[in-house]
Amino acid sequence: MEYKRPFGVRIDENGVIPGAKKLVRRLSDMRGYFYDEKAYEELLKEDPVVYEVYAVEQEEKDGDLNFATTILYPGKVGKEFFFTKGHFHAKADRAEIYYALKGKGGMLLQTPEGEVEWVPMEPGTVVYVPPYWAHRTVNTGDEPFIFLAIYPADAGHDYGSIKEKGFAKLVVEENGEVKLIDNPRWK
Ligand SMILES: O=C(CO)[C@@H](O)[C@H](O)[C@H](O)COP(=O)(O)O
Ligand SMILES: [Fe+2]
Repeated sequence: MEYKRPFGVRIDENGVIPGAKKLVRRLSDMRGYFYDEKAYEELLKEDPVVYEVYAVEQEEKDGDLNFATTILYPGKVGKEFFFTKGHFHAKADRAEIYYALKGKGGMLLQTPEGEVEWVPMEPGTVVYVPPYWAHRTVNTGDEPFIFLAIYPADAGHDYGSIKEKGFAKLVVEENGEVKLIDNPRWK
C-alpha cells in the first residue's frame, strides 16, 4: 500500500494557507447575486475583490478531506453585506465544518425547500453544516471575515440553484443594525 504523507500547515494572520490553490472572486464574478442592481453597477466601476479562497484539495474520493480558508472582505452592495456565492454540495448529503478565525459575520443556510437558518459567527465559532443544506457566509463587520472550512473530498460544489433563485433571506444593514429580511425575488 502506498500511503499519502501527513503534513501540517500554518494559516497566517491574513488567512492565507501557504502553498494552497488560490481563488479570487471579484464583484464582476457575481453578476445577478446581489439584490440592488443599480448599486451593483455603480460599485462595478471599482470591481472590488469580494473574497479569496485558499484550498488544499485531494482527489475526489470517498473518505478523504479537503480544507480551505476564505477571506471575505467587508463591504456592501446597496444595503446588502458582501457574501460568498453559496452552494449545495454536488453530493448533496455531504456535511461540512466551518471554524471562524477573524472578523465578524455569519452563515445563511437553506434547505432545498427554502427553509432558512442564520448562524452568527465570531472568532472561535464552529458551525456544523448538515447534509443537504446550502450555505453562504456573510461579512457583517468592517474588517475581513476569515474562516476555515473542512469538507469531504468528494463533496463538490453545486452553484446552479442558488445562482438562479438566491436565498429566501437577504442580510442587510438597516439603521446601523444587521437584519435578515425577505428576499422579494425569492419564489
Ligand atoms: O463551503 C466551502 C467548501 O465546501 C467553502 O470552502 C466555500 O467554497 C468558500 O467559502 C467559498 O464560497 P463559495 O463561493 O464556494 O460559495
Ligand atoms: Fe461547502
